[in-house]
Amino acid sequence: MNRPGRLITLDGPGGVGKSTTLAALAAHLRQHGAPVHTTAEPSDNRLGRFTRAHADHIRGHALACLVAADRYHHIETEIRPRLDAAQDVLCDRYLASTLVVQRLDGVPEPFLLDLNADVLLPDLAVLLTAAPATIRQRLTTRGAHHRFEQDPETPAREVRLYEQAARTLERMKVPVLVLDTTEATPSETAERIAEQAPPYADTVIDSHTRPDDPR
Ligand SMILES: Nc1ncnc2c1ncn2[C@@H]1O[C@H](COP(=O)(O)OP(=O)(O)O)[C@@H](O)[C@H]1O
Ligand SMILES: Cc1cn([C@H]2C[C@H](O)[C@@H](COP(=O)(O)OP(=O)(O)O)O2)c(=O)[nH]c1=O
Repeated sequence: MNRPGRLITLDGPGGVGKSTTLAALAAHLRQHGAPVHTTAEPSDNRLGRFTRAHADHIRGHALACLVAADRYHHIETEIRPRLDAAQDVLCDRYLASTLVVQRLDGVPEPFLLDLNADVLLPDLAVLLTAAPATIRQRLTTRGAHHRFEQDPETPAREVRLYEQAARTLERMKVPVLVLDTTEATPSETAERIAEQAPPYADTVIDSHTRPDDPR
């Protein structure tokens, strides 16, 4: 199915700068005339708000299922309608976050891929990274929002897991852009993303394609 809008997702370790960069990217694209809708996961509906509110004590497979259920509902009720209305959708956290955050909770990747097998794949999956010390510094300045941001060892583990997630997404034929933000301002990062974004979504990505899946 062709669709006119582009789904651009931003993922990366907690505190790396996703929300800040997404705001800069939305401003940049709007300045250049693109209709933009910004959103986030967990989404801003009842299921998403429940998931966000309880993610500190619902863990592992149960949290993975909640996040995936919210994602399917988010796609159906918000993302796909906006894409169909020719808007670019910028989403703060999406599939790559699942491939990292749920693994921090000990959930195996094959389970996560099965659970997310039918989600809409992004036209561009941006993975923001930075030196772990820089991420820790940004987190300290901003303050931790949830349990995954409280352990000082987590940024280094997340950086490594996002490198693995990049390879998984590439095997799924998702265009991936990894950007190191250690030395870049949010607006410089936003400009790089805008340069790399596909002109419009003119290719069909088979959302059933799985890494190493011979289908
Ligand atoms: N180069 C940078 N890019 C993005 N954010 C940065 C940068 N330098 C510092 N920050 C700061 O890092 C903090 C965390 O950013 P935030 O967007 O909340 O992260 P996330 O959404 O990834 O958790 C914010 O205080 C932000 O202003
Ligand atoms: C998108 C996503 C979020 N989450 C969880 C992690 C966090 O507990 C919560 C939201 O994280 P986050 O976006 O970092 O929160 P904030 O907007 O306050 O900075 O959702 C997952 O566990 N898996 C996912 O795939």
